Amino acid sequence: MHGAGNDFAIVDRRAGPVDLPPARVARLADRHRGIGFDQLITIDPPRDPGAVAGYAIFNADGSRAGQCGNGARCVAAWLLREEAARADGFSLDGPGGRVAARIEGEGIGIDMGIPDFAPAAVGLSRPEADRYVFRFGDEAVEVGAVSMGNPHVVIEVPEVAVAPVERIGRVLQDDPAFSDSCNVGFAQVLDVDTIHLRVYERGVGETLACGSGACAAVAVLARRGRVGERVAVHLPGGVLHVRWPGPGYAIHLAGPAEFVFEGEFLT
Ligand SMILES: N[C@@H](CCC[C@H](N)C(=O)O)C(=O)O
Repeated sequence: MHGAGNDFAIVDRRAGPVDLPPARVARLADRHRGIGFDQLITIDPPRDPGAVAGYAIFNADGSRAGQCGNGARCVAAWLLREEAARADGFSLDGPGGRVAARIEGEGIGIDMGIPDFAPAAVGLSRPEADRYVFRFGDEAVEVGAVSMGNPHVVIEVPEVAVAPVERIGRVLQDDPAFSDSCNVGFAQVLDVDTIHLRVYERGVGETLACGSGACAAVAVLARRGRVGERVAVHLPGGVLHVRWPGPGYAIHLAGPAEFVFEGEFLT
């Protein structure tokens, strides 16, 4: 499946366990010798009796993640297709707790929880600030940091098409100030309702779209008064829609969730 090009192998484990050690996930993620995906998402029996199903997130390198907005939307579409869930609203049991989902227009919308700007939530060993400066040699990079259930930093850039996404993404991910690395977003504000975004994901590299990254970018920019409550986030693979009334409120993510093929993996 994919959500705006952020692609997934969805493994349904409700009928029985499927062992997914990191080396196996990384082998399956290989785009030449495996299936190829940004994330493998499992659908699991829920721990929460109020939820239709649980899900777990594995990055392409086999590491685990605490949230994946597009993956959760694809799991919701899967459950809706088999009529296991109600189109007007149901809950999923994600790694960080309950996630509300529903059909919205042509796609799927989910509530992504309250953005948490506390450095401890991001795994960042710095005193809390709106902007953190990282210096690499002569270069200084200013970032905002927020947890969407997974760690994100957001850099506002004048022109995202020419932003040094891989170079800066890698150095920030490896910076010892982050206890568990981070996802790195590069955002260009077009107007209060529209941004362009590229995300260098932890455990993956640059993705065509990142749902939690879209929410993180809107949260960081909205807190600075750079964007409004409803923002269209244009990513290389498509458009995601984010709505955030402001601090203390949950942030909402909507967009496409598409089926591509079904099959059986043999390794
Ligand atoms: N593509 C995702 C985020 C996946 C997890 C991330 N790479 C991490 O390690 O935190 C999304 O749509 O949110």
